[in-house]
Amino acid sequence: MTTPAMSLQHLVKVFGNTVAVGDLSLDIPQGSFFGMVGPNGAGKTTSLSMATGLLIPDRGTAYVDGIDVWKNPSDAKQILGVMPDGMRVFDRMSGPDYLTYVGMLRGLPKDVARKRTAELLEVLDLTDVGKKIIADYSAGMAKKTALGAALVHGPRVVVLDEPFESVDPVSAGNIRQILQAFVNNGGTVVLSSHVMDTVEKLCDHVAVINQGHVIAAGTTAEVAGDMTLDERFAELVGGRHLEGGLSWLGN
Ligand SMILES: Nc1ncnc2c1ncn2[C@@H]1O[C@H](COP(=O)(O)OP(=O)(O)OP(=O)(O)O)[C@@H](O)[C@H]1O
Repeated sequence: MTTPAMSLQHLVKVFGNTVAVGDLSLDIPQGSFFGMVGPNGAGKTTSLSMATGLLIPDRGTAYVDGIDVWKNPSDAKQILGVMPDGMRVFDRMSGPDYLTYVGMLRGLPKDVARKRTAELLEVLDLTDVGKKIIADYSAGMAKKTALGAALVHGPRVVVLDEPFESVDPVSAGNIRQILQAFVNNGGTVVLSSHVMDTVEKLCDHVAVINQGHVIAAGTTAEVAGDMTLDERFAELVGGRHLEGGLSWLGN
């Protein structure tokens, strides 16, 4: 059997009294376009943070291409491109400087990092940002910059937390195309999203997370079965509460 692009084994994270992730195991096949879906607070961000070296697990292990993320973080980070939820650092830099800087941090020569930055800004429709610092970008511009930073060093596995949130439809289309091309070239994409329609159209594999556990995983067709993914998701996690409620709304 080929080594999974990413393997999460018995991950656990507890915050105070909250078990954010409880014994979560998941294999993500090489070359897959993998969607992680789950209701708010299900543990997606916490799992992906532990999987990518951003948050220390209380227990369990994460492997990327067979490399232990926590034992060999620098090797794992060469393979991984990560777009975390929210822009956490370096927002006093301009987007172009930031992308070049991240490329160099990941070992690219300056001229290569600059060339890739220019190409990424072009496809992400960010060529006219000038010297404006990232802190002054719109949410969508910052998200696209973060995506560029995840891709600039040419990773084999890209992990994206909510890549389409706050992004305009044209940019979302560009991002989808970039990610699809990446997968067509043999890369693996792991993304979390609340937009079931997007996940169903884009992802060939999906995992449904609820209360810190994987409750269904497989190909998107297997998980959805004879329903739409949205219907299957509602069946698995419940949570449609409107019947008879909020009758005052709009009256
Ligand atoms: N730093 C933290 N401190 C305390 N509790 C946290 C922290 N991070 C996450 N949690 C809790 O862990 C649980 C899982 O949160 P997480 O952000 O992983 O969920 P999620 O599936 O990504 O949710 P969403 O879809 O709303 O982004 C939630 O109950 C959340 O309140």
